[in-house]
Amino acid sequence: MASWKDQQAASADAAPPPDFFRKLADSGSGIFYTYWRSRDGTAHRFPYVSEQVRDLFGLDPAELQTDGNALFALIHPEDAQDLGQSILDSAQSLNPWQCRARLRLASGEYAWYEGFSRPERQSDGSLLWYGQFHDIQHYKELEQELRASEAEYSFQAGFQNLVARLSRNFIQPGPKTMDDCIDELLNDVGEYLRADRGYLYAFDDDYESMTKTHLWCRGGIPSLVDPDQTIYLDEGLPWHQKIVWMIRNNQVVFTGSEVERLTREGEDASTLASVFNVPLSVQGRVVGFMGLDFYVDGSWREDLDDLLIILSGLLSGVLERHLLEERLVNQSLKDPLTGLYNRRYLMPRLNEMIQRADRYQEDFCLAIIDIDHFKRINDTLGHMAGDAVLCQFAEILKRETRGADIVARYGGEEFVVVFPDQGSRETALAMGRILQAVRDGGFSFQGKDIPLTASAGLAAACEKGVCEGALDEVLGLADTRLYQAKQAGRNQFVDS
Ligand SMILES: Nc1nc2c(ncn2[C@@H]2O[C@H](COP(=O)(O)OP(=O)(O)OP(=O)(O)O)[C@@H](O)[C@H]2O)c(=O)[nH]1
Repeated sequence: MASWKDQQAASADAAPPPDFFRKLADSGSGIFYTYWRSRDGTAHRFPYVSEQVRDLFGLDPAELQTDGNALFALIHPEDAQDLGQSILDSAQSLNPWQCRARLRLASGEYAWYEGFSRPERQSDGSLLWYGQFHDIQHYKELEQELRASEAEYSFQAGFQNLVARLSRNFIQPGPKTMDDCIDELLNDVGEYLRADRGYLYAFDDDYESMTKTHLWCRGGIPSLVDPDQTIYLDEGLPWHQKIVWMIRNNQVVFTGSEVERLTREGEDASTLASVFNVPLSVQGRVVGFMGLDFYVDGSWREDLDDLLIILSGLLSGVLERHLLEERLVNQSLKDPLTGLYNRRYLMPRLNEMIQRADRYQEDFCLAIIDIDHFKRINDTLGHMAGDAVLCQFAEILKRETRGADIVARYGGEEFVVVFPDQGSRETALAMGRILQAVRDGGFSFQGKDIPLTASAGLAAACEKGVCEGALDEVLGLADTRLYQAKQAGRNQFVDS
């Protein structure tokens, strides 16, 4: 007689009871189904679908047996077309069907599902698919996280590359000027951070005004319109208040659309969504700021503040070095009393110009100007008065000459003005104006008026022909004429 144990084993090996597969299908996590579609595709239903559709989607399997629409109505609108197409493809090719789509759960939320089934053509031409679909939301979330972290990694790596490239640019600018490098920085940073506009403003020493020095705009975005490029910081305006706060705290300022609309010169406030202002400081003092404008709200990254601090550190360092270099150059090439160029700057420039005159026939004129009876001022009013007069005289020379002219202090009370691309006639006119300005100069020291005149000798580079030692000859000629002007009674100039 068979033992109880043998009986158990025998019953387990026996053929499964009739509802075995139904029970199996209804207890798994996936949803098993058969899907029928009429030959002409106008009718469809689920002859069998496991019980889970009731809890998961709030659908009655019995209803789906007569009409499949209720299940199709749960497909996310963005996925419906692809899913429909995949069924048609499978129907035509009789290849297995596979698709991913979002389905609306009974809770109202959507979750990702993946389905897989095999089609079978029926004798009447209709089709029957056997398959299952299951929840892949978890994998989708992992996939999204992975994609996001890959995107983040590539953004960070790109940002590091950008900073490295910009730093290299500033360290080895090649033929580019500092301004070119800053323009490039605004363009690259604006593009990278998807800003619409980037700009730099520099403050005056008293923080009363700020001047726009550089501007980049994405295509189609209008420029910032500041009359004369300079804005006076009137604390009444919301944007200005923010700038003042930035100066005081040396921190990034963010202005979003949630605050009162920016009142900014030339700006259509309704289009601007957010603005970041990043202070630039040299030796601990805020000297200006970099601004980034975004036209679409929230189109910036959450950590933009931190990224901008890195860029401001880069720019601040560059500006600091540039100012230091400029100061060193000024110290070695400029006269400390008057701020004019000194001989060390003037002579090589004149040599270059003589060579260009030789090669390209670019003529130029120069004048040596000497204050008349300057010694008397020192002797009667003291050396300090003499210094003050020299400074006021230098101001007149700068004011009465063009930006392209070179104004230098040649010696004690002797000055040289070089007029590039200018003939003798225009130079004589210019010198007439300068000497008149000296006469009208209103020189004074400690409230005492000091009447002043000056004499000058003019010479043109082409007068002596351009040969070896021509510069000495041109200067010698101007000096001789200066002497002649002095001899003729001073307060005049002598030219060719
Ligand atoms: N205060 C002051 N005086 C200077 C400076 N450099 C040169 N001098 C003086 O400038 C005076 C030049 O005098 P002179 O060369 O005799 O010529 P002048 O008195 O201008 O007479 P003329 O040129 O003949 O009209 C000298 O007394 C110098 O000491 C300076 O930097 N400051």
